[in-house]
Parts: sequence; C-alpha cells; structure tokens
Amino acid sequence: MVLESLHFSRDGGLEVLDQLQVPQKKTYIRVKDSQDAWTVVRNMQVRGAPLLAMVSALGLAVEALERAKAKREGAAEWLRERMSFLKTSRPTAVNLFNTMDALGKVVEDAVASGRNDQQIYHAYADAAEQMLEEDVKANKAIGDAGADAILAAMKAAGRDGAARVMTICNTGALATAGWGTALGVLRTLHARGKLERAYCLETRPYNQGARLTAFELVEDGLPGTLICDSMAAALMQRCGLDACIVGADRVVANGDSANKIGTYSLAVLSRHHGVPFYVAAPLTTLDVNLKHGSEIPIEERPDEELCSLKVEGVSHRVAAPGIGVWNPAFDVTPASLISGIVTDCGLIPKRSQDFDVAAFVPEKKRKVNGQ
Ligand SMILES: CSC[C@H]1O[C@H](OP(=O)(O)O)[C@H](O)[C@@H]1O
Repeated sequence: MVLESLHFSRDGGLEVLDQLQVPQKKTYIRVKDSQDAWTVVRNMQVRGAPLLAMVSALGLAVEALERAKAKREGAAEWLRERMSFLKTSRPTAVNLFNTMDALGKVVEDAVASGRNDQQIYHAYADAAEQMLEEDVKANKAIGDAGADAILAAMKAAGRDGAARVMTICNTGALATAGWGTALGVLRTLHARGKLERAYCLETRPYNQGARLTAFELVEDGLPGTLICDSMAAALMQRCGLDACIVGADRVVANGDSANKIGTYSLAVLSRHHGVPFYVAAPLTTLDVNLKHGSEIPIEERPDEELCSLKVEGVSHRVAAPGIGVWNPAFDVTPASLISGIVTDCGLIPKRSQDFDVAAFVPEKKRKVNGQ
C-alpha cells in the first residue's frame, strides 16, 4: 500500500507527506492553517493538481474549525479573504481555483440561508472534507474508463495482450487523495492482469517520476521501468508502446491540455510513432472559461530548481554558475495530438481535431466546478 499523501480528521487536524524528502524519507508535517497550506504547496512539498487543491481547502478547514470553537465572528468575510489568498500559491492547476470557487459557493449559500458564523465555518469544513472521498471515487472511475480505452485501442490494433504504457511526472496517490489519475489507470490495468510494463519518465527538473512514480510502482508491485526523459523516443522506436497516458493541470474548452513540462514532446513523439496518447483528469481539472491552450497561465519555477539536484531536501548545484535559465513547470499539448481525454464521467467525445469540453461537462458537475 502506497504511503498516503495526507492524513485528515476533525480531531487530528491535517498532516501532509513532505514529498521533497520522498523516497529517502517518509516524513509527515503538520498543516495547522491556511498559511501553512499555502507554503507547502508553493514549495512543492505537496504537489499534484488535485492534491494541492485539497490540501489548500483542508488547511483552511482546520483553521475555520478553530475559529468556530473560539466563537470568532465574521466567518464569511474571513473565509472569502483566505480563499483568495490560497489561490495565489501556484497559477496553472485549475483544480485549486475550481475548488476554491466551489467552496466559495458553499459559504455564500450558508450566508443566504441565514446561517450564523459557527454554522458557516462548519459548512465550509464539511464541504472541504467531502472532497477527499469524492476524489478517490473519481480516480477509480478514471481508472476504469482509461483502462477500457487503452485495451479497446489495442484490440483495434490487433493486440490482445497486456499493455505497455508510458507516463510522465507523478499522477498517482501522491498527486491525489488516493489511487491517482493517469497512474490510477495503470493500477486498474494491473488489477485486471493487463499491464505488461509501465515506463515512467524521470521528469526533470523536479524528478517526480524518478522519486515519486517509481516509488509508487515499486511499493504497489507494478511492473515498472524508469527512463530519462530523453530516452522516450528511442524506446518508442525500438521497443514499441501500446499507449501514453498523462495527467493534466488544466484542460480548456477545445481540449488543449496543460501538464508537466515534457508532456508536449511526448505527445509529438506519440503521434510520430502512432502511439495513442491519452490525458486522464477529473472534472475539477476542466476549465471551459478558457477557449484555447494559449490562454493557460504557465508557472515558471526558480532557476535553482533546474540548476541543482535536491536530495532529501538538500540542494546540490550541478549547472555552471552564471548561466541563464528558463524553467517553465508546464507545457500545453494541443487537442489535435490527444487521442482521448479520460474523465471520471467517461471519455470526452473527440471532434476531428479537438474536443467540445463544455458540451461534455454535465450540468450538475458544471455547477460544482463553478462553471
Ligand atoms: C494528478 S495530475 C498531477 C499533475 O500535477 C503535476 O504537476 P506538479 O508536480 O508540478 O504539481 C503534473 O503536471 C501532473 O500531471
């Protein structure tokens, strides 16, 4: 059983796994309020689009419950200000914004129904806690839909065996509340006896693949092979693949998808080698307010993160001092290179060169996402 990314309870509060220390150390750190939540997300001690949204929401829930106990007034105004603050930690993963907007609606509904301060604090905390269960359920649904899609594509290509699948970054239990999105599809294939091998890219410069995905594959006994990002093309050329499946930080109205830097090159390689390329994401990752991938804000991380290797939280500089650095944390894959977008509500139907995401988001889910 993989380490859990977080532990939350009303009495015990919130603890998160410090992912900067994985796999050498498995250290849980306490998140006592919204400031702590913002800091662990900004530092990438906690990362992964769904997980960073949940940790932000739950860190604020811990603080809200403390204020309820102390009978502090001004609940709605305080929660609005704290949610706005939490939105400033990282700009690309839309899950953070969708989650804060959905929780903001919970607060506004409580105010509109005449709830007092204590009730408003508790309404917020109840909704934040419920997101944990919903996330794992969504990931299991993504797992089934993704595994069905990959096996159907293999059958159409005349292959009935187990799947050889490549993935980038970490999209497993350490990027979510459990099971994972793209890595959740690999877990489902394995559970069905249909995973021949998972090839995980080390995912420079943060090494989510080498440190986190490799850790999850080994811990859960999935057949995994680690490769350098630069080896992906040669592996497709020499060994053959049945699919690539990746996560997402934001999928916009036409299906263009932002994900970890290196994903776009994987999509181009997949197209060149005739490998189906899938994006796996819960509905909280969809953003129909943006029409095209060029509108997605791309986070740039500190130069030091590219120039150094961090082991157990300690940085060792590798790059020559004084060199200029460009360090975008994400890139955007155009919908035309994506074979399918796998969600917890099934696959988004593909048009000739893109997807109609807005038509897909069911009315009820659209409301939850604040769209
Ligand atoms: C479950 S999708 C997680 C998504 O987030 C990762 O980015 P980061 O590690 O910088 O938070 C990566 O893009 C993954 O695909």
